[in-house]
This record gives sequence, structure tokens and C-alpha cells, in this order.
Amino acid sequence: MPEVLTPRAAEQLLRPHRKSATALGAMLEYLHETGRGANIIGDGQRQVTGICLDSRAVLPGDLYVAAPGAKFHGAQFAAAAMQAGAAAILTDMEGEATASALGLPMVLVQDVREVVGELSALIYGTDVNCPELFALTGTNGKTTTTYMIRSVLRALGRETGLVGTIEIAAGDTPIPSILTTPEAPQLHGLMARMGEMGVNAAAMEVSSHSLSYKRVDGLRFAVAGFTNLTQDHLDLHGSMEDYFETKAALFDLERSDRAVITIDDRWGVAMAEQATAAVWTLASDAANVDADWVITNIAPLGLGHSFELHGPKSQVLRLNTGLPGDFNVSNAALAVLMVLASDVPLAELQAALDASNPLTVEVPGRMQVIAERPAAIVDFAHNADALARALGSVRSPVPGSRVIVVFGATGERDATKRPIMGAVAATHADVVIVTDDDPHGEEAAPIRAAILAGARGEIAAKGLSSQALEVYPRAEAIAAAVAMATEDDTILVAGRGHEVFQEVMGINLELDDREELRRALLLNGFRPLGQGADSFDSKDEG
Ligand SMILES: CC(=O)N[C@H]1[C@@H](OP(=O)(O)OP(=O)(O)OC[C@H]2O[C@@H](n3ccc(=O)[nH]c3=O)[C@H](O)[C@@H]2O)O[C@H](CO)[C@@H](O)[C@@H]1O[C@H](C)C(=O)N[C@@H](C)C(=O)N[C@H](CCC(=O)O)C(=O)O
Ligand SMILES: Nc1ncnc2c1ncn2[C@@H]1O[C@H](COP(=O)(O)OP(=O)(O)OP(=O)(O)O)[C@@H](O)[C@H]1O
Repeated sequence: MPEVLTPRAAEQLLRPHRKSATALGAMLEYLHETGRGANIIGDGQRQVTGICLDSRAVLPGDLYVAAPGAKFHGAQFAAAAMQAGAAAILTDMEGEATASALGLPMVLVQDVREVVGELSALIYGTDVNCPELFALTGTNGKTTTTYMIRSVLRALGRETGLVGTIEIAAGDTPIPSILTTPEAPQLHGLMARMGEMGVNAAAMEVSSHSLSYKRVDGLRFAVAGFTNLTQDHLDLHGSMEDYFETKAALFDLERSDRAVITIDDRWGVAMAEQATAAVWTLASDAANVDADWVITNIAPLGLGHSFELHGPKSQVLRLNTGLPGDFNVSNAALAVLMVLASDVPLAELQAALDASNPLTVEVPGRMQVIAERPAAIVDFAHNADALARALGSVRSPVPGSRVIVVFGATGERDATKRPIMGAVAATHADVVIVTDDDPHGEEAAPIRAAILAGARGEIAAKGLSSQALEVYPRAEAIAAAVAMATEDDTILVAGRGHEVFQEVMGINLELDDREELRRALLLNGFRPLGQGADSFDSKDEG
């Protein structure tokens, strides 16, 4: 089990070791120069050495950012921040009323989140010194593609960093990650720390939440990449159009110099049209004449594929990846093009690809093979498109073999995707075992019922031969899948990938799909793969 750090201990890991002081007056000057209204209440000479958006993580000398949230206004926690050693407060008019009684100097602005990224850059010096950044956005494939980019950069001899859902890593040093894209103060502190450690290039996931909440403000990306857009996060965005517009902000020249945009769906085509950064488009269909780069000559190679990339000036790159799933061909192509777009000479890149096969990289909980007979795979697919594509890529050619899928849906998140995921599973699998994902604070039974309704509705409407069952808790569902499997079947346990806790009504229960699957396989006389090539321990040790 990973060690659970206190917020303050985790925060320490996201800070540069060398501290430098910034006066509130210098911040005010910067805000005025950049056309923002701001005032200081109290001592403008007061200096801060760090910046923090959470009272529970404040370190002595910090500027505590008291921002309004969905549940609270951060000013409610200003006293706790002061007790932890905050030297000053950044807040808005609403926060001033609550925080002013404390007597700490305050910087007052109209919109706290609007300025927090840039002020973080000022405080940590990341406006001047920052690793070269490769940013990934899209509904699916961000994590996988960032791992591939890091692997290619390493093959080119670069010192690398990684920021994403599974982990943050500065070189080989793992740092626990709570959000896919951390808040701006933590991101800038982290980039400064990475710089101290000699990291000169980092791949990071940029979630739509992070763009909405302005978490990546103040960072400049050398290359931004787009994977795809399919239904997800409609609880935050309300509509696909809003989801799209949020992501489109990443491809603005104000944030990113260059962009590589996959145009396999209509959203990608629209993204490329709207982007003001210098764009290369990428298509998986070799016949797509509108694309700058196309993927050709795809051929199976082990569990993965070999393929070529053909460019606008007749450039050719020969690639291969051992990761299963046709979508991983597209992820690998995107990763390589993003590195090429950062001005790495093509011949040097091809030599690095040939020398160490960097696109065959293990990504914890993403199409992770736990056993071969039956094929037992743990994957992170947790929306309809990812589930369809994962199921589509695991069916065995053995006649009569079945695909058994175990999955649920997250509570307190986009509820509209639940029946759709049920229908998708009923279409692509023979046995659909509906169970719990992370219910969070939501009642689990209605979530399962919504998925089952989608699955059974599809079976009835289309006359499918698949069957849909409800089994919970999740460990029992995994056990049931293994108990009914023959050696020729495939079991896909989807939705939780690398996660090792299941959150039920505010309580984190220990649950690792990979361990449950291994245990059930052994109990049923099957042989899971050893801790060699399929090892997933790198993340868990973090
Ligand atoms: C929906 C969302 O993103 N909410 C984020 C938002 O929370 P919020 O507006 O509800 O904040 P709040 O709880 O009202 O608190 C207001 C303020 O008081 C502060 N506070 C609160 C309590 C306290 O004791 N002390 C304190 O200082 C908070 O830090 C915050 O600044 O601001 C908080 C402060 O940074 C974030 O922690 C929180 O992320 C929550 C934890 C979250 O789960 N976010 C997920 C949905 C998310 O961002 N996911 C994406 C990936 C999505 C994907 O692709 O699957 C990600 O990038 O991780
Ligand atoms: N390019 C792709 N297109 C469609 N599905 C994909 C693609 N790449 C990966 N997937 C599927 O999506 C799942 C999540 O992949 P990955 O973690 O790389 O994406 P992500 O964008 O980081 O997801 P999240 O934001 O939910 O963490 C995988 O487990 C796989 O099933």
C-alpha cells in the first residue's frame, strides 16, 4: 500500500528547496503592469516564500490563497492558514470581510483564480526557469501518451518529469498525486523543484477541470497534444460544446507554441481549425488527405503493433509499440510527433526509437495483462468510448471463447454515461458483470441499476445473446468472473486501473483490481503472470 502523507508533508515534496522571497508590493506592481486591478491592505513590504491554496498544506512564509469554492470560501480557513505560518493572504472582496480581522497583510483582487497561476510563477521563478513542457489533453489516452512521451524523451537522453493521474515524478523520484493536474501553486512549485533536480523536459496531463479552474495558468507549453473527445465530465461542463471549448484553451498561442492534434473525431477537426498555436494534424486513417501526418502499414506485433508515420514533406518514421489496443497505435504516434514538433531532428528521433523501443512502456492499470490463459486484463476505461475500444481489442480469435467484463461507474460524477456504458458492454462482451466503482458519497445500488438498465435495454432492443448480471462488492464480482471463465476466455476488469482505494461514503477501502484478479485466478487454478514483465509496483511504491 502506498504511504499516505499528510497534506503538509505532501506539499513539501512539491516545493523548491531553494527559497526566494517576493514582496507583496512586487506582486501588486506585476498585476498593475498586466492590467489587473489589485490593492494591498497592510504591509506591502511583507515577503512571501511560497504560495498555497489549502490551509491544511500551508508552510511557514506562504501566501495563503483564499479562493471561493463550490462548498466554502477559502477565507473561512484563513485563521488556520495563519496558525500554520502564512505570511499574507491573497483573496477577493468576499474573502476580505472574513479574513481582515486576522491582521495579516492582504492582496485583494477581483478574481483570485484569475491571477494565482501568474503569481505562483513570479514567486517560484518559473516564468523564467521551467522545464520544456509537453501537455496532453483529451478524454482518453492522456496518461498513456504522457508515459510514452517521457519514455521517448529518456531515450533521447533528456532528464524528465511526469505529471498525471497515476503519479508525479521528478526524474526517478515519485511524488504522490491527488489530482490529475495539481493546482497552480503546486504545479509551479513542482516545476521549480524539477528545475533544481536537473529535469529539463516534462510531460503532463492537462484535465478539463484544470483548464476550468485555471490550474495551468502561468505555464507555457512547448507542445500541446490532443487525443480525442468523447462523452465525459458533463457534470462539470453541461454540454460537449462547453467541454470542447474548455480544452480548446490549451491550443491557444498564448499558452502553447505548437500543437499536435489527432483528427480522428469531429472534435479534433474543429480543434485544429480553432487552434492558434502552430498545428500538425494526425490521422489514424491513411486515406485522410486533410491530415499533415497519417498512420500507415499497421501490422500486429506480439500483443501490440508496428506501423509507420508519413509526414507532409514525405518524412517517414517507423514505430512499434507492445501495448495492446489499436488506440495505443494512435497514442504512440501522437507521442512521437509531439517530441518531433519540439525540434528534435527526425533522424535522431528514429535512431532513439530503434535503439530502445521506448513506446513499449508499462503504464500501470492501462491494458495491464495479469494472466494469459484466461487472458485477464485490468484497464482504466471508465467511459463509454474507452470501454468500447478496450473491449473491442481484447476478444480472442479462439472460436467459442467469451469476453467477460466487470465494471461499474463512479458516483457523484456524470450520471448520463451509466446506461450508455451498460449498452456498450452488452454489445461488445458476452457476459456483463455490473458492480461498484468508486461510489464516493452516492448510494451504490442506483448506480448499478442505471448501468444494468442500459445493458438489459440494449440486449432486449437488439436481441443480443449477451447476459448482464449484478454482483457486488467489487472483489466478489471479480471472483465471479474468474469462476465462470475457461482458459480461452478473456476477462476485462475495467474502470479503476491503478487505483488502490475504493471510496465508499467517505471511507477509503483498500481495493486493488490487479490483486483481486490474481487472487481469484490462483484460487481457480489459473496462473497469473509473475512479478517480472507485468510488474506494477513502481507506482505503488510511490
Ligand atoms: C470539482 C473540483 O475540481 N473541485 C476542486 C475545487 O474544489 P471546491 O471548489 O469544491 O473547493 P471547496 O471545497 O469549496 O474549498 C474552497 C477553498 O477552500 C480551501 N480549503 C478547504 C478546506 C480546508 O480545510 N482548507 C482550505 O483551505 C480549498 O483548498 C479551496 O481553495 O478546488 C479544490 C482546491 O484545490 C480542489 O481540491 C477540488 O478538486 C476536487 C478534490 C476534485 O475531486 N477534483 C476532480 C474532479 C478533478 O479536478 N479531476 C481532474 C481530472 C478529471 C479526469 O480527467 O478524470 C484533475 O485534474 O484531477
Ligand atoms: N487514444 C485512446 N482512445 C480511446 N481510448 C483510449 C485511448 N487511450 C487509452 N484509452 C482507453 O482509456 C483508458 C484510460 O487511458 P488513459 O489513462 O491513458 O487516459 P486518460 O486520458 O489519462 O484518462 P483519465 O483522464 O480518465 O485519467 C485506457 O485504460 C484505455 O481503455
